[in-house]
Amino acid sequence: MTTLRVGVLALQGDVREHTAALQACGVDAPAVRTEEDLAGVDGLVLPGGESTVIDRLARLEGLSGPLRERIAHGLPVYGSCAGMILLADRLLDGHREQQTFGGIDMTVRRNAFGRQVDSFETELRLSFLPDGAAPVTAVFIRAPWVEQVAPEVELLARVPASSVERDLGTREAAGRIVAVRQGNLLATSFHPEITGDRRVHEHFVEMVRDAAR
Ligand SMILES: NC(=O)CC[C@H](N)C(=O)O
Repeated sequence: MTTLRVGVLALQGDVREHTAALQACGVDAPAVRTEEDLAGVDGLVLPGGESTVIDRLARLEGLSGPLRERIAHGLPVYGSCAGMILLADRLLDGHREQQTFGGIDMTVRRNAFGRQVDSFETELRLSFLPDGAAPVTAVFIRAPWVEQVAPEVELLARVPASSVERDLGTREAAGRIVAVRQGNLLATSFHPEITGDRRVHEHFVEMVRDAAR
């Protein structure tokens, strides 16, 4: 059996953390910077960072078009935070000329939690984890939230109201959607790559494995 190749888009952002998380899941995790790199992977992670910068560099490198095409042909992609923004078909509070790769039929609000707090963490239940599994510690850093989704989009997690009172001090964030899946595309507002909990990456690697069968 050949080892799966799950690349990390390595233009800007926390590439190293995602690479380490993927390697811990037992896959090859090559850096993807060019169209040629992209052609060699079975799946791709879009890291957290700054979505405006990643968008601009991807367009400069001529990667945006080929990436959109592979997404349309079913490439499994996981985006965390800035990566979630890049997977959104529609963006609110984007920078003037900002574009996304798209693929998930959703509207994402950039820096949505930013008015209340720049970053926070909370315990989240993710619907793909087995019943009774421990919650995931979700770290949000100038994070987006999902404001609207098409019926095809599966909701995987919302911000629990209890954590809002405790950690955020505002009710505006309660119930906000922060993890979704549509087909082979997975997105989270938070950063599982920095907690040492591999369950989100393991789930994505399983998605890549299923798609490669
Ligand atoms: N931690 C992050 O990835 C932050 C995302 C950032 N606010 C953006 O707009 O891209």
